[in-house]
Amino acid sequence: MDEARALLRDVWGYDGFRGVQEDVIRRLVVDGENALCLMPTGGGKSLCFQVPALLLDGLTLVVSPLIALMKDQRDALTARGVAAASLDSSLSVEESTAVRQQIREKKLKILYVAPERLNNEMFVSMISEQEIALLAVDESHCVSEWGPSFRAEYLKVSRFAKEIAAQRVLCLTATATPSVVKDICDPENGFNIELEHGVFSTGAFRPNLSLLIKPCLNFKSKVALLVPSLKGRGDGAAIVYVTIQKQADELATELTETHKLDARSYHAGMSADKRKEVQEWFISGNGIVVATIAFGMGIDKPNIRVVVHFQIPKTLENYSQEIGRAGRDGLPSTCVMLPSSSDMPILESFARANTPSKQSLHVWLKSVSAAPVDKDGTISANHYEQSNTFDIGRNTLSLLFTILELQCGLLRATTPFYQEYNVKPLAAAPMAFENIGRHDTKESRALRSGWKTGKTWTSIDVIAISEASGIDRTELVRQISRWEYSGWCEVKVAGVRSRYRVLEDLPTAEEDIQQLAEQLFKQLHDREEADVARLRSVAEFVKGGTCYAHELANYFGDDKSVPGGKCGNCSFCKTGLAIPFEPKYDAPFSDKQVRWILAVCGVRDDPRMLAGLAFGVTSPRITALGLSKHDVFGCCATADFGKLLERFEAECAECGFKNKAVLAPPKEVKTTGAAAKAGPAKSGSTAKTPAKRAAPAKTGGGAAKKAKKA
Ligand SMILES: Nc1ncnc2c1ncn2[C@@H]1O[C@H](COP(=O)(O)OP(=O)(O)OP(=O)(O)O)[C@@H](O)[C@H]1O
Repeated sequence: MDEARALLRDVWGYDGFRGVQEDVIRRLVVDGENALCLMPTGGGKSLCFQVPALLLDGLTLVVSPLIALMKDQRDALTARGVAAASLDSSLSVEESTAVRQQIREKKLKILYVAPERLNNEMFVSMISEQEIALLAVDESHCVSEWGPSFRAEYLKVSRFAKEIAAQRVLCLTATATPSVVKDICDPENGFNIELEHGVFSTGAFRPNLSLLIKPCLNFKSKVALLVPSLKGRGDGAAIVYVTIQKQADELATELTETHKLDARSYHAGMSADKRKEVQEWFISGNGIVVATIAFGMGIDKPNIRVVVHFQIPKTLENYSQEIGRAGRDGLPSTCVMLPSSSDMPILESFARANTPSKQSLHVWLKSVSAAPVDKDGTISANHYEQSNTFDIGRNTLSLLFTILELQCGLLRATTPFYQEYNVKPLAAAPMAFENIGRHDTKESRALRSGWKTGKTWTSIDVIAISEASGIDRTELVRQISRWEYSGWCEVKVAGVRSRYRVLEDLPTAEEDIQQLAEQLFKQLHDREEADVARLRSVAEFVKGGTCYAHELANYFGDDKSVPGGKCGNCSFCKTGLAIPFEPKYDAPFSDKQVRWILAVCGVRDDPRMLAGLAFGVTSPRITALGLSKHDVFGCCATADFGKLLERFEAECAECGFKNKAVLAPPKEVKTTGAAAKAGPAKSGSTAKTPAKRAAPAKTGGGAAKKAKKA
């Protein structure tokens, strides 16, 4: 530990360890045991693996979910003279070759990778030959299947730890409830961490944050409360979290133009360059960012004075993580939540969007079972295409393949590959294609005979050419790489295909497929209900009746860190008043609305899709039919989803689950024509478009509109 302290001083320039840093490092380095480190955002988790990495012989591998985060940490370490690198998709071929060389020559101390990298066979075999002194798993709560931030790829990290014989493991997280801690520490499916001696927590309470919750009726009243909070923030920055991208843009404009505040928006719909620009602007100044939850992870800014939740957050885990970005310098900071009951439907629709219908699951499974097995014993799938074909979201597809892998033992993910290669002769090598022409191997000939020349780029479908020529796909790809290395052409890849080694025959009998589909559906449905329950528990939290800081710490299993259970700083401690917050989850929907939906959409083979359409749940099929922009989308947003489902099941059964001829509606419903005839009675309203006139009143108020924009 003396060496650890010396390193802390010499490499980082810090006088002493913070919180549980020292205990965690001792556990790893002195005891040689696994550990879990629970520290709030900004608590100083990174040092818990960075210091041991320098003390231990061998390589420390860090699994981290975000490329930007990896890069920041890697750059900060190399600036301090630490041999650190990352392997991620943003590196060029030369850069990643150089990193692999450093690994083989044992020149690196710390390597950052994303969990998806662990599916890459070449990477796994290279790492298996190294001495892995420590495997650090950042954001390790993603491993818990019942946690709100679950990521399918994380489930494989613990298996990987065993396979590469990592000498010790450190899991890190800022937000884990007691049940998530149990999942992380599980000896079988988790990381085998002793609950009694291996878990280190600094407590979830941040005394410098004052949690204020003020219910609002509408957008206008939210802005009226928001503006003074932002204006009064003093010498520091602010983040305003909103649920949907469009609102981030609109609110940032309103704050700038109407209220003369220095605000910019940030969300995943913006280009990577634009996002980088906004992030750098935020870090270097004291501005306001209006953002979706895409913003904030890994931002190490000490003086964020105000964090606002313009809508109710979707989980208490999100809330805790997002408010945790305020006051990292320990100075008093304010966290304001402006909930209104109309915030709820859209969040529930997000939770419902991850479960496909049973029918979708069934046909997807059938296609996986029927997929042709390559010579090397693998099947492959383009998740993007499958998502559209089978109406299953891409995250859900990843989860389904992971269940087939980890729970059913049928498949094992292996190195993905690209289906399409695009080559362009390099300007510096004008004779490029002549060179390629002269490069006469059987692979070259096959590629030349099958490629499709375009104006600038020539596209090569390696799967089609492999099938036509009988030459192995990997040999064809190797040939393209040789052209690239010779400097003759630039290469761009597209159409990533996930690849799975078939371990056991997939079910082919109808009843076996049916049974597996039912099992998968149940699992996804249970997750959905858990997500909805979590959302409703945020609504319960909002109502208050006790100290908010205590209640939040309690949720994370820490009932001691708020002295006397009263922080003295939150809106409940200050007023002693509970909040009358009663969102509606079971508003009635009318026959007219149901008939309207059925008139607009001819789908009858999928009641869940129709219920989703009524509730405002997006899906690839709804988008493809142009329905997510239609007025029916979300017209029953405050109804009970289960009751909608029951109703549409009955409607579909009546039609024998056979689709009507009209599957896609026109973008605007005309008042003449089938849809309008079957639709609700026209009112004499002065609405501008026929579509508006045809629409019955929405039970969801503004929520459906918002959902459309999500
Ligand atoms: N012992 C220490 N002494 C002084 N500063 C420290 C110490 N440990 C960490 N820090 C600083 O605290 C800040 C937060 O640390 P770090 O980024 O590791 O937190 P984190 O827990 O990983 O946060 P996040 O959850 O946001 O990733 C950094 O600027 C770091 O350099």
